[in-house]
Amino acid sequence: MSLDISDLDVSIEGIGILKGINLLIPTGKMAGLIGHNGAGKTTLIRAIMGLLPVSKGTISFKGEDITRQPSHRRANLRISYMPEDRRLIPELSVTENMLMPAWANKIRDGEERLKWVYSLMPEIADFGERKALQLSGGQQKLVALGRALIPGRELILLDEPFEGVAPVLAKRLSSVIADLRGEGLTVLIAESDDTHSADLVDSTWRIERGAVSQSRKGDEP
Ligand SMILES: Nc1ncnc2c1ncn2[C@@H]1O[C@H](COP(=O)(O)OP(=O)(O)OP(=O)(O)O)[C@@H](O)[C@H]1O
Repeated sequence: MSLDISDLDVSIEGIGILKGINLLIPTGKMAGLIGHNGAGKTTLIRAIMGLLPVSKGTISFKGEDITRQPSHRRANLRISYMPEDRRLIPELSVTENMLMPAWANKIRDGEERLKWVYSLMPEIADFGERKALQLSGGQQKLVALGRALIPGRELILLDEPFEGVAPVLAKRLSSVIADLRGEGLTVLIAESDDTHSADLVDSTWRIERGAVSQSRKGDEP
């Protein structure tokens, strides 16, 4: 298994948020993580990224226990995430924003990887020189996805990638994510419902009040 989460508990400021989470995503597969606002999706993604401490349980990636490894180790393991709020630097150009994780993590072939991302999403290359603040919210989501793909060559965690995106761009995002299937990437897509991810994913996991269960096709949302 690629991503293997076992009996995971996470607390924030002493309050238990995630309880006994078990979740498995095989290498090269896509999984949906579906839950209402406040269910714990972002908390789980942040825990996998090493941005929140784990109080119990383990997170393994490709057989390596990463539960207590520092967050920068995730970049070495080629794990990355796309935050819900995009977090682009408004004053920097799109290209500079895209290359930021390569600079921060000393990724040597960042420029090459950027070319690959631009071939996947040529529309970003078209506005590469523009400042991030000049883009629409949906365009910024595309850039945030592209930026996550620079270090994220093995596993990417997408936190509500379609949230607040106009239908045409949501469709485009969805087709870019579908194209990742051929790249051998393992992908987790968090959403409040499975409108956009249902056709993309190999498995669906429901999260409710910090607890996760696997749902089979046809289960009620
Ligand atoms: N910094 C924090 N301090 C206290 N409680 C927090 C903090 N961050 C999250 N929580 C709580 O943890 C729970 C899970 O939040 P989380 O953001 O993971 O949910 P979510 O499923 O991603 O929803 P959303 O889409 O609204 O972000 C919520 O009850 C939230 O109030």
